[in-house]
Parts: sequence; structure tokens; C-alpha cells
Amino acid sequence: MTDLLVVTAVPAEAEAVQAGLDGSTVVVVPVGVGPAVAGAATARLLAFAEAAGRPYRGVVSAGVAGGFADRVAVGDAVLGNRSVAADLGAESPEGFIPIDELGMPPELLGCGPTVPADAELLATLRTALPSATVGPVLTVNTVTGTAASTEALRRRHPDAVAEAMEGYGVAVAARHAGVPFVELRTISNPIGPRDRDAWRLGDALAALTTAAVALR
Ligand SMILES: O=C(O)c1cccc(C(=O)CC[C@H]2O[C@@H](n3cnc4c(=O)[nH]cnc43)[C@H](O)[C@@H]2O)c1
Repeated sequence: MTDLLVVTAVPAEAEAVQAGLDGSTVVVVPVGVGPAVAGAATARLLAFAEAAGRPYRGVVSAGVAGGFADRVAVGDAVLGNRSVAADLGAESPEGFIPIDELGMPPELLGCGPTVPADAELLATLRTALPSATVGPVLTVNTVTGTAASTEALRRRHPDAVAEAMEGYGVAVAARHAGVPFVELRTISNPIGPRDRDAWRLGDALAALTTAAVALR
């Protein structure tokens, strides 16, 4: 069997994932923060593996995330059924306009602002991680930090469960390479007015180790 690739933003997340593995065929790489760096690094990793004749059998964007407090609690695990570029578009006096509603030719939009998870990979992880909340995970370039922007996001994405900063970039890289993709997150903080002291990174990283068992 070929390897599964797990990409995280920071080394602490990669170590937490690795701690839940057992020497199985999973490669864990911290690739950096934000969709651009994560997407570019993932594309490179996928291309190298393909060129070496050992393409990855799937890609997982894993790490900690902010959670919508009415959907998930700190320490919960989340599986993304889709990864959404939540701030890709245009502002207007009437509000945010998503990129695919700006009238651009579809061929310029690539995957569009939403990439669904691979159905089979998602189903496998749901079975292995039945306590995980399943729903859309938003990808943002700017961590949401006010009540107003939290409310605006919630209105635009009423079914979203979490936000993080890499999933959509990784998903686009996987889609271009034709490799199955899914996003796995554990909640470190509620989305809302910025309070960095309230982030429970230790709890979220411990939950990530527990959740990583599902990747074996
Ligand atoms: O300082 C540390 O030890 C440390 C350990 C683990 C992770 C970090 C991070 O800074 C994680 C950044 C990463 O987390 C995602 N994230 C978490 N909460 C949110 C949020 O509310 N909104 C958006 N993204 C969030 C994100 O994917 C970042 O890349 C530090």
C-alpha cells in the first residue's frame, strides 16, 4: 500500500499527529501557515512522490482550528465534508461576494471556492472516528476576531463547523494531483472576539493525537 500524506501548519501539530500513529504508512509534514504556503508545499510533495513512482493514496490537512461555539466545543474533533475558501471574493457595500458570483469565466476559477472531501476517505475516517463532528471547514487568511465578522461568517456559512487557515489550499493541490483529500481538525478555541489566552492548544493537540489513531 502507498503512503497517506498528512500536512499540518506547524511542527507541534505534526508531532501530535505522529504521536497517534504506530509506524504505519503515514507521512506527516509541517508545511506552514496559510492556504498559499500549505497549497504550494503540498503540491510539491505530491509531485515528488508521483515522480518517484510512489504517489500518495490520500492527503489529509490536519491541525487545530477555531470552532463555531454552537456546533463544537474545545477539544472536539472535526472532519470536513468540504473545505471552503471563505474570504475568496470581493467586499461590497451590500456585503461579501464569493469569487464564483463575480461573473468571472468558470475556467479562471479552478476548483471554485469549495472543494468537497473525497467521499471514500471521509467515510473511512468517519467510521474510525465516530465522535467527530462532520461539516464544512472554512479556510481564512485572517483569523476571525470580532463578533461582527463571526456573525457575518455564520450568516454566509450556516452549516460550517470550524475555521482554519490551510485546508482549501491543500485541497486544491490534492485536486490538481488527482489525489483524495480530507480535512481533520481539533478545536483549540471558539471563533469570536480575539482572546489568545483562551486558546487551549494543549487540549487540541492531545485531541489531535487521539484523532490521529483513525489515520492508521
Ligand atoms: O505555539 C504553539 O505551540 C502552537 C502549537 C500548535 C499550533 C499553533 C498555532 O499557532 C496554530 C495555527 C493554526 O491553527 C489554526 N487555527 C486555530 N484556531 C484558528 C482560528 O480560530 N481561526 C483560524 N485558524 C485557526 C490555523 O490553521 C493556523 O494555521 C501554535
